[in-house]
Amino acid sequence: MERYKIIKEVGDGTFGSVWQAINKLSGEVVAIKKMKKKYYTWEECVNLREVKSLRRMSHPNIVKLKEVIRENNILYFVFEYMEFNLYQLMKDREKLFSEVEIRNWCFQVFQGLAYVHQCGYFHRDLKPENLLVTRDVIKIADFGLAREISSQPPYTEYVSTRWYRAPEILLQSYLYSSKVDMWAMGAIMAELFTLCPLFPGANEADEIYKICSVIGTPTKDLWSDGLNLARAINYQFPQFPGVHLSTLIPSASDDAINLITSLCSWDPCKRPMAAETLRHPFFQSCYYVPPSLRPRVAVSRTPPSACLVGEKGTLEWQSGRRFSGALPNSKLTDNHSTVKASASLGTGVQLKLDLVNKDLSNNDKSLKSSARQPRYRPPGRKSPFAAASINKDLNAIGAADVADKLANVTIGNRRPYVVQLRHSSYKGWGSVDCGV
Ligand SMILES: Nc1ncnc2c1ncn2[C@@H]1O[C@H](COP(=O)(O)OP(=O)(O)OP(=O)(O)O)[C@@H](O)[C@H]1O
Repeated sequence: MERYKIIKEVGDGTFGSVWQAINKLSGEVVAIKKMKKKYYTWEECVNLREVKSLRRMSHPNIVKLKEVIRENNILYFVFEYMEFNLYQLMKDREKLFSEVEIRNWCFQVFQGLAYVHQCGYFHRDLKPENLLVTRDVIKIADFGLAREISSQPPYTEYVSTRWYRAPEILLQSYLYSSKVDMWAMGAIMAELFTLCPLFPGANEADEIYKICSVIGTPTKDLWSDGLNLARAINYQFPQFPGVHLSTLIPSASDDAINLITSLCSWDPCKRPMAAETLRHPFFQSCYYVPPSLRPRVAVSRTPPSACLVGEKGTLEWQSGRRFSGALPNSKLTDNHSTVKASASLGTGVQLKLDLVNKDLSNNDKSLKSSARQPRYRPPGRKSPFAAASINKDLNAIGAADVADKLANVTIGNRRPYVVQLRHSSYKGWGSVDCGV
């Protein structure tokens, strides 16, 4: 760690505190996440979700994990540095974002998300704090709860921050899918337009109540699985007709409303996949380049390699393991649909930032949001697990804290080790570098 000069703390999450730092040699500014839990062996570290998922992924809209350092049993993740998170940009803001800004951000996030899902993962904790922004670029961060789509349900851990938590998780489904990320994105998109959370539940029961009051009580036709889930836990939905989202999000265009409405569908099957959203009319002004028309670039067939570097030099990590050449899960099965993961899934999108039309200071649809309710953070916003203690009314199963799972440690050496993650570089918009 002596290679870095710590500047200031920039974040404090459930699992770690995040610090801005400078690499003394290169002068590069980085973000260092210092994990709260101690790690006594490398095995525990390399099995962490954040490491396992991020070392496989390289995309311009996913925050890059540069290296992993273990020193004195403390684990540090070194990330590329991003200036803000979306929550910081929204809070205390008086003027609404323009639709152009929102479109550009969302288009990028959906590209990153399509890539994540295509690589066989889902994030499970998308929220404004985990979307990091530097100028016009937005990246998905915090893969601490990411799961492999191929991993076998039941998923018993308690996931995602309440306001962005999909109804199937709230109703304790063990079989949720990557569509939970799509629900979260619907809620985040709406919040970007209004600067207010769409479903600010004070607890889990209130969360479902708020969802019903906005999108209406689910019927058998809308979501029969949901009615079964509710029955199984003896829960009765409050009765609401729902409102048209344009009344709650008056500054959004019809296309934006249409997209948010489909993302916030009760039934996960009815939510679009990330790759599909990129072809939604809302993103019409963003270029889509079909895979067949994209310039062909040599694509690495080996996974991003990683080394453990300690006092004794370099040690191959997972050495000799050739990448199969297939996506981690060439056939991805979620509980509702079977998704064939191929490069043509639709992540082949070229971003065109709408800079031509962009006028950050002039938002023709902007409303001075005087009617805006003061934003508030629910208890435990930081912690996706904290809410478990207050969901008695939903008779929830409680959290299997990830940290607890990692607590099975053995005392190891105290030498500093570094895992350097050499990502194979992203090969242009739309190409997938998961080994395809
Ligand atoms: N690469 C980065 N650049 C700048 N700031 C960052 C970076 N990564 C994280 N942060 C800041 O630190 C905060 C916490 O980071 P992160 O979400 O990774 O921690 P966590 O312990 O997993 O949090 P959570 O409670 O959401 O699970 C983020 O919301 C963000 O503001």
